[in-house]
Amino acid sequence: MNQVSGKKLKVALLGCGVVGSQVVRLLREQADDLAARVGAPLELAGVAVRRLGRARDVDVDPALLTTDAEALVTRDDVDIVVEVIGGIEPARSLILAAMRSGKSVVTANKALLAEDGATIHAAARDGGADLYFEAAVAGAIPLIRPLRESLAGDHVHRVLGIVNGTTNYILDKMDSSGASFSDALEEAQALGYAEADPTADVEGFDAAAKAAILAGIAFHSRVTAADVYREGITEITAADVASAKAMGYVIKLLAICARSEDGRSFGVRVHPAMIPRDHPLAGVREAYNAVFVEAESAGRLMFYGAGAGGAPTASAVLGDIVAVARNRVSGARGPEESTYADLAVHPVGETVTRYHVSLDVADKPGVLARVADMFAKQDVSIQTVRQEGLGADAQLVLVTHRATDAALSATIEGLRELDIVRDVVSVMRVEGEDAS
Ligand SMILES: NC(=O)c1ccc[n+]([C@@H]2O[C@H](COP(=O)([O-])OP(=O)(O)OC[C@H]3O[C@@H](n4cnc5c(N)ncnc54)[C@H](O)[C@@H]3O)[C@@H](O)[C@H]2O)c1
Ligand SMILES: N[C@@H](CCO)C(=O)O
Ligand code: NA
Repeated sequence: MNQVSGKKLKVALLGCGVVGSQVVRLLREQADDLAARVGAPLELAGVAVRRLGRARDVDVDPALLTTDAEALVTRDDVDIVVEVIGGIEPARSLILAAMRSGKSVVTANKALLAEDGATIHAAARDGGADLYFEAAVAGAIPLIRPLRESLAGDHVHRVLGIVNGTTNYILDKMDSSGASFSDALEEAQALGYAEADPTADVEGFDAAAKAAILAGIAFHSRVTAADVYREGITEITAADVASAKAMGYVIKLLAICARSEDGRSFGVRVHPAMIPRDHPLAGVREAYNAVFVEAESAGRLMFYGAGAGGAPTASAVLGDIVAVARNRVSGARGPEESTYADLAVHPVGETVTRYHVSLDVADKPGVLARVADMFAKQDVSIQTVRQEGLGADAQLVLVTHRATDAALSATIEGLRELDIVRDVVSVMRVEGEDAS
């Protein structure tokens, strides 16, 4: 039996929305187990909310509610501050105030960490405070702690995966039912996956923030959201999905953090990509997330599970609360930010991958040769070509071997200038085959 002999540790919760309300529930329902695991009881010291009288998903003792988050985070009796408000301000100021007063901080805030992680990590170091953020990337899936701790002795080459549940749900619907992007988005909104303003998800901002956080940890370098090349899924049509299907691919929004071949830099990108239907990521359906980590000694690891939702995300938050609480009981500290490698982020033009290119062309002799010539001029090698349709409706669909983004872009520019190419219908990266 563990001893619950330590003095009570007090937790201040900032925000009582989808995630916060589940944190309150779990702290209450699992109080005895948590106390045994930590070695000291955890007690809610207060819950900062925007409005006091609102109906919530969980019953909270009204005496704990406050609209003065600033006073709560600096209260002498508070040991741990949990930030689940989201956004940049006031979350940043509240976290900084908490750290300056020596509190340990747990946050789920990917937007803040990706925009200004440097300030938050520096404050943690200066304040001698713990900063844990497992819930910020891929919700319930343990990914931050494995990267920061379990893989701290290895050399990570690549992190690749699906880190946004809403867009995976939309793309999965488009693939399974042939739905248009807007119909699939409406369904995602009706089910509560996508928010009323779905921009952060569908334009890839949410995934880009997560990619920045993952790359920073994996490559021991500082990465912000601005370093991430980003494309969303709003331009993907039912025809793109059907064309991918016809060639044995499925379209997924991927986050890819990869070292360059010489290991001196790395790229971070978020964009839709085609992957073979027998690739493990192709089987990630609905709003699930899955991430591969490829490391020198460990080889290929796969992390899979619920990347969003109140209870799954609160599970990650609770795990962090237990970790920082244990540290306080034992007088230990969690890992600090690690940016010693200071590698550069290379521009997307240096990315090497394969491409699926769909062209609307005149169906007449010599067209294929002229198109192939344009690829050859930029040293982009073609792997497969097929023609869809005939006459005025003819489309040429090409898949390339590995080439740089810069060479592919130059090829596309050249193709647009050919009189026989009526339209470049779509260009999409192909991942998950060979070493791509
Ligand atoms: N919902 C998810 O599935 C999920 C998954 C992973 C990470 N996250 C992250 O968790 C955080 C919270 O997300 P959520 O889905 O619970 O959002 P939410 O909008 O449901 O909850 C945020 C709550 O904070 C409150 N709030 C806003 N300003 C406040 C202030 N100044 N003081 C006190 N409370 C204030 C809001 O009224 C709201 O109730 C975000 O950073 C989000 O990115 C959410
Ligand atoms: N909106 C995110 C959940 C929070 O990270 C998603 O759809 O995955
Ligand atoms: Na996580």
